[in-house]
Order: sequence, then structure tokens, then C-alpha cells
Amino acid sequence: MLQVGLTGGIGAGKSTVARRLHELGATVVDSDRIAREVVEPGTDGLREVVAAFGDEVLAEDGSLNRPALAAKVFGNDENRARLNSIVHPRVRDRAVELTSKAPADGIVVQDIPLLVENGMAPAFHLVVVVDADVELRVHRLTTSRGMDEKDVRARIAAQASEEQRREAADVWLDNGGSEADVRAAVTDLWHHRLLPFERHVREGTYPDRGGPEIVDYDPEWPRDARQLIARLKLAAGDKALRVDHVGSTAVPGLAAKDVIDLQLTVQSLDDADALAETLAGVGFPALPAFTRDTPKATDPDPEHWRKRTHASADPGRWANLHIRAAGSPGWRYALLFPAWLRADADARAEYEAVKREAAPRFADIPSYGVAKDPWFAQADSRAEAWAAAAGWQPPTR
Ligand SMILES: CC(C)(COP(=O)(O)OP(=O)(O)OC[C@H]1O[C@@H](n2cnc3c(N)ncnc32)[C@H](O)[C@@H]1O)[C@@H](O)C(=O)NCCC(=O)NCCS
Ligand SMILES: Nc1ncnc2c1ncn2[C@@H]1O[C@H](COP(=O)(O)OP(=O)(O)OP(=O)(O)O)[C@@H](O)[C@H]1O
Repeated sequence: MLQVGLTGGIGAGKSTVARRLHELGATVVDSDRIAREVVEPGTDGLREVVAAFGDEVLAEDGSLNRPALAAKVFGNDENRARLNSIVHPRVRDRAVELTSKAPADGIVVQDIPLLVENGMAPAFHLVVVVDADVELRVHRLTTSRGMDEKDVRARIAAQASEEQRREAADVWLDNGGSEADVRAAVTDLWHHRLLPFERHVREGTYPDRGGPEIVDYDPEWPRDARQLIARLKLAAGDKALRVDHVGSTAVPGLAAKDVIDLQLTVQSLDDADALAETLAGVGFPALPAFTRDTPKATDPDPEHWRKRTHASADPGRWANLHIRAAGSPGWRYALLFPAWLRADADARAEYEAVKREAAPRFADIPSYGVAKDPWFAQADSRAEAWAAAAGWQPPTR
């Protein structure tokens, strides 16, 4: 089952996107709808709301007077936090219940207006954010939905900023154009990302990455890495001593293959093995091969260079996860290498030239890797010399 989080500010078009996803076959779990159900007449939820806000939030028929409650909570942070603390846990419980009923090979889309505000992004395989310019949203809501402009703006002020949503978004859907445009973007997302992602997660496989193609440094790589790190930490819990962005994409300015490398630090490889299934479940299946780094002169014992490797099942964000034991030589080198390249512009330029020269000569990534070996052989001692001179130490915790 693939778990997708869908969010966006009020009026951005979440319902429009969710509707299209439903048509395509997703199971949609709508938080706004659940938030209404848990405060229906006769519920504990409604009793608690009335205990907190008084009878004036009740309509004559005993149901919740929504505009009256809205007037109390939008524009008053304390009241809103109080309401949220009553409603949100109930919404979460019900969402878990509905999600568990979805088919094992299904794609569940949870439409959650406050996904970013509530720090829920790492709990999903993928977070989709729908966005439109604030003024356009205000216009749409006041015209087509007849909302009061002040109310709309008060809600926008109570929600995450565009920047906060960008930090959480794996997929950014711009709904500034026509409804047909955004529906077409969703159809494309469904066929080219969600369906293959779900299949890879279910089958424990990962997408074909073709040959070694070097692309210019992408300033979004660190953000992509942060999102993956947050997911992996949540999934791995205490067994993850730390998770770091490593490899070329962790070196600002350096061209690289569009593959994020991450290193998960464990106490021992037994912990890595105990985590294998959990990591596969969150979209990082284990690879059977490549369980050892090439030993280096500083420690030639191959046993010390063992690791476990997983790869992202997401066709839209290639990533490798290297799991190594804290303090092992491969673990230390993975942290040293990007630190050295970040500090040494000449080494960075040299390495980029080596990559750009080698990549077009090979159709497969392993052969390209072998072609870079001679450069690495001479780079190791330079990295070590830099570490000694700069007093660089790997992080201890
Ligand atoms: C205050 C209430 C009664 C107003 O009801 P109303 O029918 O006017 O709005 P509705 O529930 O349909 O929400 C419409 C939109 O308002 C925004 N919104 C609603 N609640 C909140 C909130 N607590 N914080 C920020 N934005 C909110 C969202 O964008 C949502 O999609 C209602 O929104 C509510 O109970 N809110 C608390 C629960 C909640 O957080 N719901 C949203 C996601 S679970
Ligand atoms: N691309 C579009 N062009 C024109 N109108 C649109 C477009 N997308 C959505 N709308 C309209 O804008 C309004 C808000 O869209 P929608 O209901 O999908 O947003 P939402 O994010 O689900 O809102 P809420 O946060 O209130 O749940 C609706 O009236 C919808 O019909």
C-alpha cells in the first residue's frame, strides 16, 4: 500500500485534486469530512467542544454552529489550539481505521489541510502539495464558494506559509491555471509516479536508473535529502543513530548523478538487518548485492568495510541508502569525502571533470564507478591529509 499525503492552503484545490485521484483509483481519506463526523450530535467530540467553548457554539437543533465556532478560533491562537487538541486526535484515529481497510495493493491519499502544520509529512511515502497564489485562492473562495473574504484571510494566516509547504513537498502541483490543467498534472503523476512507486514498494524493487548521466548541481537536493532523512528516522526509530546526506549531491556546486546518497548509522549490521523490512515498507527496499565498500589503504581488512544498501522505490526521486556501523572505516569515509570536497574547490573541480569525462563512455553505472577508481585511489590520501590539517572528526552522535 502506498500512503500519499495531500495538502495545500485553503482554496488551493485539494478537493479538486483528490477528486481526480479518486477517479483514477485512489482510496481518498478526507480529513475535513472526518473532522465533521467526529463532532456530530451525540459524539464525545461535540461534548468536549461545547465544554470548552460554551453553548453558544451549538445551533438550535443541537448540531455544531460552525460559523460561530469559526469566529472564535480563526484569529485566536489559543482557542484554535484548544479546538485542534479536541478534534485532531479523533481525526487521526479515524483516518488510521479507514486507511487500514484499503486494499494491500492500493494507493491511499489522505487529504489533510494541516499536514505541514502538524508535522505529518515524514509519515507518508510521498507528500503532494497543491498551491495557488493567495489572491487567486481568495478570489475563488469568495466567488465560487461564497466565503467571506475576512474569514478566508484569517484562515490563511492560521496556516503554513508557502515556504513551509515547499520544505515538505515531494510533488508541487501548481493550480494557478485551469482545472483541466491541474487534472492533467494529476493524471500524469498517477501514471508516472504513484502507480510505479506502489508496485515497487509492494514487490520490493526499485526503478531502473538507466546509465550514468551527470547533471548540474541542483539546489533542491539538500531539501530532498532532508525529507528522506525525516522519513527514515521516523521509520527506523532508536536503531538509527543518525542519518546523513552523503555523496556528491551533498556537495554544493558539484555536478552529479541525480541520485541522493544517504547514510544511516547503526550500532552494528545486525541492527541494519533488523531494520530491512521496515525500510522496505517505507519505500527503501534492500539490494542483495554491493554489501561491501572497496577497502582502502588506511584499513585493508574487507570485513571492516561491510554495509547494507537499500534504494528508493520512488521513480521520481532516485536515492540510495547506505547502512554502516558507527565508527567503521566505510562509515567514516562516507562522511569525510563530502566534507573534504565542500572545503576544497580544486578537488571539487577535478572530481567533476573526472565524472564528466567518464560518464558518456559507459552505458551502465557500475562500469562508470570502476572508471573513477584511479581518481579515488589518489584522492584518499588527500582527503586524509585535509582531515588531519583541518582537525576534521566524524560526528560522535
Ligand atoms: C472551525 C470549524 C468548525 C469551521 O468549520 P467550516 O465548516 O467553516 O470549515 P471546514 O471545517 O469545512 O474547513 C474548511 C477549511 O478551513 C481551514 N481550517 C479548518 N480548521 C482549521 C484550523 N484549525 N486551522 C487552520 N485552518 C483550518 C482548512 O483549510 C479547511 O479545509 C472547523 O473548521 C473545525 O472544526 N476546525 C478544526 C478541525 C480542523 O483542524 N479541521 C481541518 C483539518 S482536520
Ligand atoms: N484550476 C481552477 N480554476 C478555477 N477554479 C478552481 C480551480 N481549482 C479549484 N477551483 C475552485 O476553487 C475552489 C477551491 O477549490 P477546492 O475546493 O478544490 O480547494 P480546497 O483546497 O479543497 O479547499 P479547502 O481548503 O476549503 O478544502 C472551489 O470552488 C473550486 O471549484
